[in-house]
Amino acid sequence: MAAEVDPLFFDPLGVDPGQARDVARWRRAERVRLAGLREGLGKAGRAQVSDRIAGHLGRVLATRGLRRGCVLSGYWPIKGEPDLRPTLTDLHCAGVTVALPVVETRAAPLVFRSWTPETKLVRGDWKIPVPSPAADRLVPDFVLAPCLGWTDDCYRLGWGGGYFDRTLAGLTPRTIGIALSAARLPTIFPQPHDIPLDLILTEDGVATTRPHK
Ligand SMILES: Nc1nc2c(c(=O)[nH]1)N(C=O)[C@@H](CNc1ccc(C(=O)N[C@@H](CCC(=O)O)C(=O)O)cc1)CN2
Ligand SMILES: Nc1ncnc2c1ncn2[C@@H]1O[C@H](COP(=O)(O)OP(=O)(O)OP(=O)(O)O)[C@@H](O)[C@H]1O
Repeated sequence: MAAEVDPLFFDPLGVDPGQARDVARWRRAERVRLAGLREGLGKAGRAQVSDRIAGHLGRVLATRGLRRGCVLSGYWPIKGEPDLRPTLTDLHCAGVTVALPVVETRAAPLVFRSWTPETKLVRGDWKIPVPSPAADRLVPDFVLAPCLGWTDDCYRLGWGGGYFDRTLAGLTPRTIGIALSAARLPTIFPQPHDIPLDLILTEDGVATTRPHK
């Protein structure tokens, strides 16, 4: 829609359009900087970060009520995001129903589809590997959201599609942001559409949380 035609478009909803435009521009620059920061770690550095996050994740999920039969959405890593695929396999083997997010309609909420280690993935929007439309559609109880940047009040800076915000406007799973410790930002200049996550997990452990809903 309008946001797709012009990435700087922002429905004011009482927000000063000039200010919203400045925020969008600032976020674009921060995305480039933060992606560069992650790139700079190199393959080995990123693998170490992934392992450390994976090391914390099981305990964090268990503490927050994840059990057999729950539906958890992970993500298929792109562009240097922490790779938690081994954890997704472990969770599947432990009886958790694992899903992956899919952009089935641009500028709409994400759809979640079932994933197992046997699932053949197809190339989705932005070339992200996703389960095919034949895979079961699920409603997640837990969502892992990869973050380019994060704040102490649990806001997330993502790739700029607004997909998680649109999705979380209609669903209320427990949400765990997955991020590099060094990607902490003083603020993302929250806009009316931004929805904070429940918790941010980095290679150093739980960085910050919001009170339970
Ligand atoms: N691994 C992974 N999977 C994921 C996400 C993610 O962040 N990581 N997503 C998390 O949401 C969703 C996909 N997110 C997307 C975010 C942006 C664009 C995109 O087209 N970006 C445009 C710029 C958009 C803009 O600035 O308005 C581009 O870069 O050309 C596509 C998909 C679902 N799957
Ligand atoms: N609930 C919503 N309804 C309509 N538009 C939305 C909604 N949430 C976000 N958007 C639009 O999406 C665009 C990008 O939002 P934002 O900068 O927060 O992306 P992001 O959270 O970094 O991206 P992503 O979640 O895809 O990684 C904004 O222009 C915003 O207007």
